[in-house]
Amino acid sequence: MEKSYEVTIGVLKRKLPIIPISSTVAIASFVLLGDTEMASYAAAELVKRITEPFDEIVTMESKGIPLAEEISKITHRKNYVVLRKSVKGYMAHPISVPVKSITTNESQTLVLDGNDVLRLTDKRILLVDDVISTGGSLTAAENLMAKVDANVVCKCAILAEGTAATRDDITVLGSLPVFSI
Ligand SMILES: O=P(O)(O)OC[C@H]1O[C@H](OP(=O)(O)OP(=O)(O)O)[C@H](O)[C@@H]1O
Ligand SMILES: Nc1ncnc2[nH]cnc12
Repeated sequence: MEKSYEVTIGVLKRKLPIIPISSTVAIASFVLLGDTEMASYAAAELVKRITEPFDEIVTMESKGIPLAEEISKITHRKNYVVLRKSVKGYMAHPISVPVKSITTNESQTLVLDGNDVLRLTDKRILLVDDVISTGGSLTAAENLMAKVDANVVCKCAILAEGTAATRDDITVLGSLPVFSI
């Protein structure tokens, strides 16, 4: 098997290392953290494609954060909400749901700080992540939004991976294969 995979996202190209994540499956590892150029370019391209009006931006720890930050700046928002992967002592009445992504063997938790609930209830939500693969992370975020009566109007990511590439309910800029070992 090749050791890397070149992905094209608009005018940008990235050479991604192919990393086994189980005995049978490998992914082309796309790490947005630290890639300022990609985060700002992808945010601008996604904003052009998002037609639904939204009130609040919500993302998931951790690799969705730089993208949400850029989308927030471009759309002149003062803030956005980050769903965390653990309960922190500074949270008030945290609300948790289970989450499992393609990169993680065990189930984790996705947590909404109770301090953020009032900002989300009855609002139109844009959900932001870097990659959507099995959809486990996105579904967990949607479950959290449902728990606080927030209305998800748009779901976006830079890349759809594997079977997510055929989804018609997400806005993305490109796709990634999943590799069989
Ligand atoms: O559609 P899924 O199968 O859920 O995969 C997508 C998720 O996987 C990655 O997060 P990861 O769990 O690796 O956590 P990280 O962002 O903290 O590295 C990515 O940032 C998405 O949130
Ligand atoms: N290809 C990928 N690279 C990094 N994180 C991911 N999460 C899901 N797919 C991923």
